[in-house]
Amino acid sequence: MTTQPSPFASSPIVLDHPLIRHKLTRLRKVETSTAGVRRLVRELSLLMCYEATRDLPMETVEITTPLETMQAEQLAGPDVCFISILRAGNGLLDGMLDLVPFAPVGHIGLYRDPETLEAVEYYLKLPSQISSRRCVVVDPMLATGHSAAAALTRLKEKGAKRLLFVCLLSTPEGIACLKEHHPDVPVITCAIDRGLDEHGYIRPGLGDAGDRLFGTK
Ligand SMILES: O=P(O)(O)OC[C@H]1O[C@H](OP(=O)(O)OP(=O)(O)O)[C@H](O)[C@@H]1O
Ligand SMILES: O=c1cc[nH]c(=O)[nH]1
Ligand SMILES: [Mg+2]
Repeated sequence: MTTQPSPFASSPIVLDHPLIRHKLTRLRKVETSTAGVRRLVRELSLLMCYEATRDLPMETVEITTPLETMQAEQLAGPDVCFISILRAGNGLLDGMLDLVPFAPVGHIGLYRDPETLEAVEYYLKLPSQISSRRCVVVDPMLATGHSAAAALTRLKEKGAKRLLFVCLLSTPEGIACLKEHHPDVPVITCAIDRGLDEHGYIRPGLGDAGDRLFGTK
């Protein structure tokens, strides 16, 4: 089994590929329908998964092509799992599972108290052996950072050691929060927006990710 040196830096990795920037622009638009939001978030999650799995360990196996036998590479076992922060995190899961269909999935249910903006946990179900897996934590939004920080704290309490946080939109405040509380956890994001408004919404943002994905409100 071979492991590449980790490409993840201590500051957030901003995915600025033209396809990501284009799809993010369409996602942000207020007129994009629920169906459109779902499709765009799924497409973006495929592109984000490509980056989030960049350093997964590989192994060499012998295979036979139609012409000869060769030594070829494959992923070295179920090293990775995904953790979705409910609800909106589930919007990112489908694309990730298309690319890594064998990965176990954990869920942590968190909502933001609208007054305090603190994260309130209401559900937790994790795969076995999270202490030996790379845990890719997914949530479209890193706003104050309270939800992501609470999720990462809980996962560490449960034994997770190798964590990565993947989001669509982030803010300087959210990134600072994760840097303070979880400096060991790399962050992958598609954009760092201007900041937060008085209700804790990301500006310019894309609105409430859960409501836009699930057609609520
Ligand atoms: O960084 P924070 O300030 O904590 O905000 C980000 C959180 O807010 C949203 O969830 P929300 O609380 O709206 O729950 P939902 O997914 O059920 O809509 C989002 O999906 C994050 O989990
Ligand atoms: O802008 C924001 C902030 C937190 N959660 C969202 O869904 N959107
Ligand atoms: Mg919400």
